[in-house]
Formats: sequence, structure tokens, C-alpha cells
Amino acid sequence: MSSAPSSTDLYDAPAAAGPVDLVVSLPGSKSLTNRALLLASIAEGPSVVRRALRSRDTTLMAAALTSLGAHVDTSSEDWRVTPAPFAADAAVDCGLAGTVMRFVPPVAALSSGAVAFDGDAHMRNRPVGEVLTALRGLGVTIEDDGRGALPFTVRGSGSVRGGLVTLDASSSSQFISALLLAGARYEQGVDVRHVGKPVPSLPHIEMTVQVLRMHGVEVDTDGANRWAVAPGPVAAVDHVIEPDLSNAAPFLALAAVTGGRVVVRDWPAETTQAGDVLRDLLTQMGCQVSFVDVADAPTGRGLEVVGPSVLAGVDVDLHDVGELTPAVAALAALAQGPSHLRGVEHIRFHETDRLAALATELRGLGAAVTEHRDGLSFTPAPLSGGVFRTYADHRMAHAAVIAGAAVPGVRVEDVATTSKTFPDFAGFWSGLLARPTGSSSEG
Ligand SMILES: O=C(O)C1=C[C@@H](OP(=O)(O)O)[C@@H](O)[C@H](O)C1
Ligand SMILES: C=C(OP(=O)(O)O)C(=O)O
Repeated sequence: MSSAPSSTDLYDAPAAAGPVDLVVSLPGSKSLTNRALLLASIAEGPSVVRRALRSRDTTLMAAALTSLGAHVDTSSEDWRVTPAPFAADAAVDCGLAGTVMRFVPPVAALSSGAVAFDGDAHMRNRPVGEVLTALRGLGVTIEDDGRGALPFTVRGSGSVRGGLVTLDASSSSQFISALLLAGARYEQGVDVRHVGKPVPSLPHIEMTVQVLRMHGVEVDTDGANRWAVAPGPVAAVDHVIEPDLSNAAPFLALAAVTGGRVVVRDWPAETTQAGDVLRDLLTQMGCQVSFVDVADAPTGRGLEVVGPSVLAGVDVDLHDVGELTPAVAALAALAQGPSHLRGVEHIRFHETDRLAALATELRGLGAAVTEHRDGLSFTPAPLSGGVFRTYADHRMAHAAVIAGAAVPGVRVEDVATTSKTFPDFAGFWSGLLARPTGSSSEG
């Protein structure tokens, strides 16, 4: 048994002894779990969220909805949500969860209580002002210190007028998802128009639309940069959460960097998750990627990645799938050809400035990396061990362990930050790499 590392420990990322051969089950999707919880809390009756992800971001969402008035029972693997009127004064801890800071204020506006929001130190720098301005435009009273950031208080009056909202969502798709998720409960619904540079992470808006439709909500997606939700009831739903495909990145990367084989059980055949793009990205880097039958998987299938003998570089626009950048950057640093990762200026507003952090930390291991306004480029260079700082960013830790699987001596600062979206990531990772080849693991 591995003991859970504390934030001050350095985690010795295990190097792979040779090509891996693994079959893994991964925890549920953060993005799907938090959308399901939120919609369940404003639905007409009780919902179930099966195979919910149990991690910091999702327990913060459950706590936020509970403090508003909903009943969220997280005692088993299937979480049960029973809506109740939002009436009490409440305090919401957003931690470092963008989905809590952006998605909860529009439903807090339905409360007749005062709801105070705050979060981790870095969360006070992540943008949310567009959501607050939009809510004010819909008639909601919000108190903040004028920075358009945490901390702020939403003072609802028990109902929201709703209607037309124009905002600039070029720094986060979550601004749009936030308003759409609550919109059916507004008197006039909500009609959201984006004006500005292109919206990033569009698959996440498609996910929002799909989950809303599962709840019987009418969503109009005709027209560019416009999404409208009709007013009406939100039906209760029995959700089954897919595995988190973005969190699959470090596991699939193990096949890519060792020339081995990794199968992720229950990879969905169709999904709105951004991580599904890994199938194409890894193919471009020389991996063989295919769906395979997996007898012991609940769906009977999985995704198999077989790594190449020579890992190719990649030239790719990650604007739609920015959260994959840290893992792809680590792969690019290990590739034998040049790479260019483009279109991701917005990830400077993620858990940390990911472009600056990746450039600094991968360079510290020897990578030849150039930081651009909207991306990173790499030329091949040998990596060596060293300390890799993670800046409280779970995906920086994923980048670190990928490098560490290929290069001995990578020591990861604060690997516990992975708890944002993955329970006991380090224990699971170490267990995989300590195992004889050909075994399978649960996550
Ligand atoms: O709606 C969501 O669940 C998410 C949207 C994306 O945010 P941005 O649009 O801010 O990139 C993504 O990066 C984040 O991990 C999850
Ligand atoms: C950007 C991310 O998270 P958040 O939901 O906090 O924005 C992420 O998980 O990569």
C-alpha cells in the first residue's frame, strides 16, 4: 500500500521498466458529474448520478448544492440528489473548481438567500466577471469588490427574469455553460450570444446542451455563437457517468512513451468529452488506436493504444481541447520529431498559467521548448530527472508523471493536487508501474 503524499512531499515518479501491458478502469468524468449534479438539484424530482466521480471538484459541487438546500447523498457509488427549495443563506467554497465557481452562481440566483462564494488563493485570479455581469443584466443582485472575481455574494430574490445575454466567452466556455445550465428555471429562459474571439472548449458546450436535453430541456443551437434555453421544467434523470477521458491521457501516454499497450475499459463509442480527441492525437504521434472487446468491462469493450517504436512529434490546434495540453506537451517533449501545440492562449487562465508552467518545468528536465502567446513548440532534446513543480494544477502532475515514466529521477511536487479530479492518483499510478506486465487495474 502506498501512503497518500502530502503537498510538501516530493513524489518519485516511477520510471517504466519496459513496455507496459495494462488494462485499466478509470474514475468518472468531472465535467459530466458536475453537470449531472447541478441539473439534478434544480429538477422536478430525485435523480441518481451513477458512477459519480468522487474527487475534490465533485465533492465541492455536492457541498455547494447542499448548502443551497438540495439533498445530495454521496454515501454510495451512486449519488442521489433530491431537490428542495433554495432558501437559506449559504457559503460556497469553489476550491479551484471552475465548474463550481462558474456553474453555481446562476442557480444560486434562484435562491431567496444570500450566497457567498470564495475559493483557493489562485481561484481569486481565475475569470468569472462575465458571468456576474450577465447575471446582473438578467436582474440579479451581486456584490463584489469590483474586480469581477472571487469573493462575491449572490443575493437572489427567489426567481430570475432571464432573457437575452451578450458576453465575451473567449477566456472560458464555462461562462456559456453556466448560464445555459440554469436557464430553463428562469422566467424567460436564457438566450446567450457570444461576441469576441472564438470560444474555446466547444465540446464542453455541446456536453452542456446534451445533458440539458437529457433532462428534457429545450435548447436552440441554431446560429453561430448563440445558444438559447427555453423556460420550463427540468426532468429528473438517472445518469450513468462515463470514465473521464481527459484523465485517461497519462494512462494512454504510458503506452505511447514505452512502446507498450494500454486498454481503458468502457471508453464510450460516442461522447462529447474533449478527451476523445486523444484517439486522433495519439494516432498522429504514431500509436495504433482501436476499440477492442474487453470481457470484464461493464460495456464489454474498451480503447486500446499500442505505442510506436519511435514517438512522432505533432503539429496541432488544441483550442477545442485545451485541457489536454499538459499531457500532450509532455509527450511532445519526449517525441523524436518537432511539435507545435497551438490555439490555447485561454489555458493561461486554467488552474495556473499552463503555458508558462509547462515551458518552465519541461525546460527544467532538459526539453527544448519555446513558449508562444497561444502555445508551445518543441524540438527534440534528451530529458533527464529533476524536480517538477505543479502549481496546484492536477494536469501539471499528469505531465510530470508521463515524463517520469520515460526518464528516471523525475520528482513531482504536490502530486496530491491530482485529487481535484482523481482519487489517489499517485497510489494508482505507482501500483500500475510496480505490477508485472499484462495485469489489469481498477481506478
Ligand atoms: O465545462 C467544463 O466542464 C470544462 C470546460 C473547459 O473549460 P475552459 O472553457 O475554461 O477551457 C475545460 O477546460 C474544463 O476542464 C472543464
Ligand atoms: C481547466 C480545468 O478545470 P476547471 O474545471 O477548474 O476549469 C481542467 O480540469 O483542466
